[in-house]
Amino acid sequence: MKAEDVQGDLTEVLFTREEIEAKIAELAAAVDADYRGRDVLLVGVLKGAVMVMADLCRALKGQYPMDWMAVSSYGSGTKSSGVVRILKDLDTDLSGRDVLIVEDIIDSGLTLSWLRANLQSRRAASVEICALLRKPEAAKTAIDVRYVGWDIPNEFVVGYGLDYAEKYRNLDCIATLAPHVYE
Ligand SMILES: O=P(O)(O)OC[C@H]1O[C@H](OP(=O)(O)OP(=O)(O)O)[C@H](O)[C@@H]1O
Ligand SMILES: Nc1nc2[nH]cnc2c(=O)[nH]1
Repeated sequence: MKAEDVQGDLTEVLFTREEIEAKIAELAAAVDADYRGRDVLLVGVLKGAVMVMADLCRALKGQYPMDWMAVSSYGSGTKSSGVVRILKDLDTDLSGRDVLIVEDIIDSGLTLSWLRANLQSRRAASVEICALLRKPEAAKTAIDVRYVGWDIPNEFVVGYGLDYAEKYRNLDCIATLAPHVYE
């Protein structure tokens, strides 16, 4: 789906499909430079990170096994509840493994700070984070993020995996959602 297919619902396209592709290539090059040749497990966070994971892992040059977790703190709205629930756990034993969490967005930071602590408690050798988007003004907790695509303003965004009430995930760009859609 393209922006013109849902034009009235969007305020502004922040990043086009081409800009996202270029940014993913940059992130993949940085990850490869740090990790290539090591046995690193990519952990994708469902559902939002599906597009980032799909494109990032294909842009990487090394072998990177992957696994998935589903966690949720947002319910169906635009505000984090702060309570993180595991909806689907990993199949992989993390003890002694280097782990790279792949995420679409860091907003309050509550999901990732909880998730990193959770994975570290499974005795992973290291747990780093790669997130395509981050909202510095929305941070409720400080997180050390190794790879970030873009810092964005504190507005609700959709597309490229990011949803509002399960809609817009299949939009090929990233855009701000018009307030009339969710107010
Ligand atoms: O930094 P935070 O404020 O915690 O927000 C970030 C989280 O919110 C989104 O997931 P969501 O709970 O909406 O689930 P989804 O990935 O299935 O869309 C996103 O994918 C992150 O996991
Ligand atoms: N779709 C979407 N999900 C989020 N989860 C946390 N922040 C956001 C956001 O801006 N958009």
